[in-house]
Amino acid sequence: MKLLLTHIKELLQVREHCPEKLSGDQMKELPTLKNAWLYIEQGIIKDFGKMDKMGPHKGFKTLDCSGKIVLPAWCDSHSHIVYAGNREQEFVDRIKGLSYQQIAEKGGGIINSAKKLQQTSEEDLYCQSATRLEEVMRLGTGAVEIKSGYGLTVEAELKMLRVAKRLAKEYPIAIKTTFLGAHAIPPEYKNDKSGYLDLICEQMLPQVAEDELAEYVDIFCEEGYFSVADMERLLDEAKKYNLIPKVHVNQFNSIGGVEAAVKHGALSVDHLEVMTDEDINALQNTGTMPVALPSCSYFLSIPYAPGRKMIDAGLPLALATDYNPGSTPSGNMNFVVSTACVKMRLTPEEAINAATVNGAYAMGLSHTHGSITKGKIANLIITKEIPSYGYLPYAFGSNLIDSVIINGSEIK
Ligand SMILES: N=CN[C@@H](CCC(=O)O)C(=O)O
Ligand SMILES: [Zn+2]
Repeated sequence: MKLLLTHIKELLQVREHCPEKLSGDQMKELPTLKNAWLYIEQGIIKDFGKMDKMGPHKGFKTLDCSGKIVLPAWCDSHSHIVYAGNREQEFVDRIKGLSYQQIAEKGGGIINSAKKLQQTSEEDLYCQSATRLEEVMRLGTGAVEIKSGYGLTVEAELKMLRVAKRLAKEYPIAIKTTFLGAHAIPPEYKNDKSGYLDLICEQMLPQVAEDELAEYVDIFCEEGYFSVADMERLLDEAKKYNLIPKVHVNQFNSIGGVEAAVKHGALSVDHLEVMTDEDINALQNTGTMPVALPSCSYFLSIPYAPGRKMIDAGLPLALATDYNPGSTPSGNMNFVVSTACVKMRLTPEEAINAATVNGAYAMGLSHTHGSITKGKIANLIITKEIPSYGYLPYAFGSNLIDSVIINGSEIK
């Protein structure tokens, strides 16, 4: 299949050689080509250039992109798309005054989702999750990481990961899977957290590895959930199976999780709503990508990760959705990009870099995704006719996407 996009008003994130990640001042630069063409063959970006230098392309399917902006599809490096049912009652409880933590203490929260998921058949779970995946693809996401963590039993955790793997097989979008058995302490282990960690380390991890269900390992390192010591134990064990850490840290409290994650070679540390100067320092000159989840802050009315401060300190930053039934029932990366500008004071250039190049890095997809580079997968967003790329985060409530191309084909 050969596809030629012509008369593109502006082609964004054009990089001959794309750095694997962008840090500090590098994030200010968003390289673009105006009045451009782009040629796709067999799902790969083959070539691109300015319209005045376009050679003959006879016999190609052509899409006229006059007035439209084209950019790499979003890379959403943190999601919990595989879940069962919803938690709108907890949303109402929060409106009435209960906090996210108080709801969790009453047996709601993650435990509530785990109960639902355990009672849901694998087929039903697949169908519910597929609907969400199709939705986010239409919203411009071309690569997504999916976590387990709503199973909390050996069987239910494996079921979640099998569903994520099946999604990866059935859909053209790139999917990376993460084992998050240490998401919450199940009620059966209420007074025996170390017993639950034994179960994770002795039964879940070996099975996840044997069935090749995940590449990454995650833990919710937070007061009331898992401590830094728990995290160190899990990550040490996971290393034996070559699972790379991508961890939930600093959502409500800074308890030393960032430094410990960096020490264990984490690919990313995610949430970061509460960051001390020590946490920021711990990330300097490391391979660990800080990932902010602004729609979680929006939905829970909690602080936003100090993205401006982190970038000004020279760090890289990625943006992701955190799509899940409790803290972020939205997988809309367009909203994430806009909210990062509005609430975290990222410029449009920084936010787009964070949601493409750096998002790809945070799920190990730097070489294939996140930029308009020859040889990368042709995952693209074609916008409606808009005045400039700054209009994308500006007009935050409008659907500005005309079409989405994944692996070189337009998705419906
Ligand atoms: N904070 C931990 N885990 C999820 C939310 C889980 C839930 O409330 O269901 C998150 O990343 O926000
Ligand atoms: Zn999460």
